[in-house]
Amino acid sequence: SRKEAAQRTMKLHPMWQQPIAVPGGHCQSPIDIVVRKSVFDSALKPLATDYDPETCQQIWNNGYSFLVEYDDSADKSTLKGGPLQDQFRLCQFHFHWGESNAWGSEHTVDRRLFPAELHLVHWNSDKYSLFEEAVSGDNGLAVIGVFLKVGKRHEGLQKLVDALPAIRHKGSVVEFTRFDPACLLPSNTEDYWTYHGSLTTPPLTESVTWIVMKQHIEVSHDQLAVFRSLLFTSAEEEVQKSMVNNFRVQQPLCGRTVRSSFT
Ligand SMILES: CCCSc1c(F)c(F)c(S(=O)(=O)NC)c(F)c1F
Ligand SMILES: [Zn+2]
Repeated sequence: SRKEAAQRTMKLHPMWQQPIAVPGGHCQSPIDIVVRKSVFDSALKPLATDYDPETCQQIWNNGYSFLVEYDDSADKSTLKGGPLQDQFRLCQFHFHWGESNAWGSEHTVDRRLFPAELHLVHWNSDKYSLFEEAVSGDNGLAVIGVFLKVGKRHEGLQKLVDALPAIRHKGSVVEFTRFDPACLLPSNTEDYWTYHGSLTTPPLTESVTWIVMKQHIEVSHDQLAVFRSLLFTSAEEEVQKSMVNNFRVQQPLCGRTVRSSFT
């Protein structure tokens, strides 16, 4: 019921330390993807990403995660295809991770947890003129989720890992250029699940077409350890808190259908 949904969302979450009142949303994220309940849709196309590394601008610690931000003032780094009818512009990507390799992802597949999850955030530039408008608009955002597994070192990720010590504290930002986010996508961009959901951090708006890739990418234990060396807190705060477990608790499906692009 709406009351139960509101109560579920009102409980304290380690990451936000205060109750978050969300209008009893019925399309909240993240969720557990139950593979046998997903519905194959043959109309779902492969993802068509066209990212320009020259639009990469900066990397910063926003106190929830670290964001790599792109210049989205023109259609230079775009996402089309997949479940999408419109063209979407890449505005940033970030990650969610745990304090241990046993958990950290926001979505799960048949309850399987991954140590981390990458989110590439895009907004609908056919319908809106600014990210800020699209965040709370209908069909406003498209987020690609990619699971991370601990294994071999990810060569493309290392440039980003090397920049993290410079943004240890909340609010710090450094220039970060010429990074091609396509290197973080799995080789198979045909197989994914898609459903209608929300941001997993405030404002939790239900404007997101989620595209969760079936194939994960591999990063090394040491690369993930550098993620955990970041801090939730700013340099001025007395008590420093490690930036770990920055994922939201899973939300009820409320009758939504998760579609798959593969059988
Ligand atoms: C107004 C939000 C600032 S940008 C942002 C973000 F920082 C973030 F963390 C997530 S998320 O919900 O955590 N992951 C999909 C988003 F969706 C975002 F759009
Ligand atoms: Zn995210």
